[in-house]
Amino acid sequence: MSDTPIDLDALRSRIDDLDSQLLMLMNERAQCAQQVAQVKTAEDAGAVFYRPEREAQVLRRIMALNKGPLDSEEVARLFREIMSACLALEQPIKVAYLGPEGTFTQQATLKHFGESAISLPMAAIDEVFREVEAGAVNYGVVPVENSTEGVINHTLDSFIDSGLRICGEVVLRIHHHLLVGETTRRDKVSRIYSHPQSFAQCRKWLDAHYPQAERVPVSSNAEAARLVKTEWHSAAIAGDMSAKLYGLTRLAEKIEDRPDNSTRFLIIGNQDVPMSGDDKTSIVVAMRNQPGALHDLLEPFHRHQIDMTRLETRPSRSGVWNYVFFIDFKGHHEEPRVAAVLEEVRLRAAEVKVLGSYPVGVL
Ligand SMILES: C=C(O[C@@H]1C=C(C(=O)O)C=C[C@H]1O)C(=O)O
Repeated sequence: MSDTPIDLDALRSRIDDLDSQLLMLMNERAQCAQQVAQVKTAEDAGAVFYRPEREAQVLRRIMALNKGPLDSEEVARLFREIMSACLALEQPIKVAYLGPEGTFTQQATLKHFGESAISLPMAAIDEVFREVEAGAVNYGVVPVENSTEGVINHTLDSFIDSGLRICGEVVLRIHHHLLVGETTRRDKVSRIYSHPQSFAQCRKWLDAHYPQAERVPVSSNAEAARLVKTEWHSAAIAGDMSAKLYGLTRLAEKIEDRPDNSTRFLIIGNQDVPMSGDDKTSIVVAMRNQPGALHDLLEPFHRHQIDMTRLETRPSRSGVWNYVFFIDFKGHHEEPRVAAVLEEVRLRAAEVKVLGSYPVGVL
């Protein structure tokens, strides 16, 4: 500890100075982004201003530069909002997500696009796909897999018939709370509402703490929170956004069985995203039903030492082929090594569709 007394006024005046500089710099940055938009429009009248690969690079660079005391994730979150505001100056981005309001998918949408994006809740996963296909919105956000409960089949199946591309991914830590309203009798909770996925993620906790309570599955966590508001003997399992939206409080917090419980969401759009330097590719492959088909499909990945991050099998809906495989792997389809693997897979498969190459989720 230094002997010199801390001069509060001096510190505050220093903070005021720094804020003035930050303000000036942020506006200077916004002007640069506006100029970038002008260049893009001059090159192509229908240009897309939002560039997922560039945004990922900006955030990764800032995180690598950061020396603290602010946490790197926190710094990235602040820069995420600055970029979101800069982009909105030109053209606020419109994003459809699996609603209703207050769901984890909305939280993922805000985490990925920032608060300046216009986000629109949709009632079902197909509707998110349809809105993007129709051009009513620029992008869509849908959940694709949970670390505890596995894949969301509906999302995978939607890709089979859709021409949309995957433009990004976002991973969200999922914390569930047991929420109650102002009128709830906390010692008399006999019914619990939630989405089936959330019940599954909190099964052990519920068995231990509320073995007698009736578990009522509903269409979303937000819907569960809404129902609880008017029932004195009910509680909901949902996240912070739903709690805030319906003014509920936590009777128990972080009740998910696995502390690392997280959900991965995909950003869907019409864009072919260039390389960011740390990318993933998703493909869907139909194989003929013959012995060794899966081995034939995987062998080129192994030989070219491509890091496969996910493999899912779904029954084919066309009836012509028995299986389709969804494969995620590290790398971008423009990288020679990846292009070589894709070429080999095309020779062995009945059909291959590249769903997209996109930056590995930064935040
Ligand atoms: C400024 C650009 O356009 C948009 C805004 C960005 C930003 O504010 O840094 C980054 C990527 C784009 O979404 C750009 O492409 O560089």
